[in-house]
Amino acid sequence: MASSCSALSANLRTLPNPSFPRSPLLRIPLTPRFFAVNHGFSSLRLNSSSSSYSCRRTKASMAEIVTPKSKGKVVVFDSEEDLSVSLAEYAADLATKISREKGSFTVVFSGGSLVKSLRKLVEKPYIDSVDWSKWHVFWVDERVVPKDHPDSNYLLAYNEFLSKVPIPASNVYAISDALSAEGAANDYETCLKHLVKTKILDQSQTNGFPKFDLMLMGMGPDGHIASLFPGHSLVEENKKWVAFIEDSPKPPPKRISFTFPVINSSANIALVVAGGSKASAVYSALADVSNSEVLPVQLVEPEGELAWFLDKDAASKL
Ligand SMILES: O=C1O[C@H](COP(=O)(O)O)[C@@H](O)[C@H](O)[C@H]1O
Repeated sequence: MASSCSALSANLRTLPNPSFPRSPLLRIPLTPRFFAVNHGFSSLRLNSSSSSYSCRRTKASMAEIVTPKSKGKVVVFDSEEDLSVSLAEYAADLATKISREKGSFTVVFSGGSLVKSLRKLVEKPYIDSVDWSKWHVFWVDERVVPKDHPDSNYLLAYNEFLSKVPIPASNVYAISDALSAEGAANDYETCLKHLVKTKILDQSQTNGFPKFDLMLMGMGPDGHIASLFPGHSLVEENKKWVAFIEDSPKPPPKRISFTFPVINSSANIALVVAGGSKASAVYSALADVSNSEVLPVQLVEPEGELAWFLDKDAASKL
């Protein structure tokens, strides 16, 4: 198909073997709302006098928090470095399992800090063990700028990820930078429809929206995900697969975004959030409090599984 979302080049380069520094004991206060469960720890101690628990890591320091079911599995890491180690393992395992089952793996990237948190996935052992030929890569949102512009989500993913792994260029479905916002959104939707027809993309049996195997997403400090911002009408869009926005509160103003029905049809979503500036939005999303404004991140409820990867600063208000 002559869609502009078709193939963009990815060159094949590998990185040197990384070394993972050990991180110290993790301590997180316990609140009545949340409690920790043992999840791969070499030890877990409950300390009743200080109302806190501590745990030592096996691979990375982490604590799992139990929340109401729809909010997914929440794991808190001692550092963003530990988070990135675990995120790589999660994505590689899922990709391997799904590639074996279906012969392909459809994965969606956001822009922003998420992309840097994927850095361990393009290092050993995954650079060698993952079958990259099975990957089909998409974007949950894009800014209406040329592909070589510093604001381009494609450029970020290319520099940090795609240029380092042997994903076939024909499996990289970038959003067009040659069209208006509206034109690029329509073009990407046409591209996704074609890929559903040709069975590269699954379709939700429930609602007919495309069903991606994995969406890897960040969240902004205001609780936005993709280019779906608090209070913006795009959050309500329930017919289109891909929509456009020309008044984004975060620059640049013109963007293209998957809509919530597409996001929530996913088989798996990983929400990856690090840093204290995002602690309030994380609290709104995961604590059982009712606030007047529902943040976009609170509307993430996939058909499949939701996994939160938080560092301890992002989880500091829980
Ligand atoms: O503008 C955007 O922001 C969000 C969050 O970015 P972060 O740097 O705060 O993690 C990102 O997920 C989205 O793709 C991007 O277009």
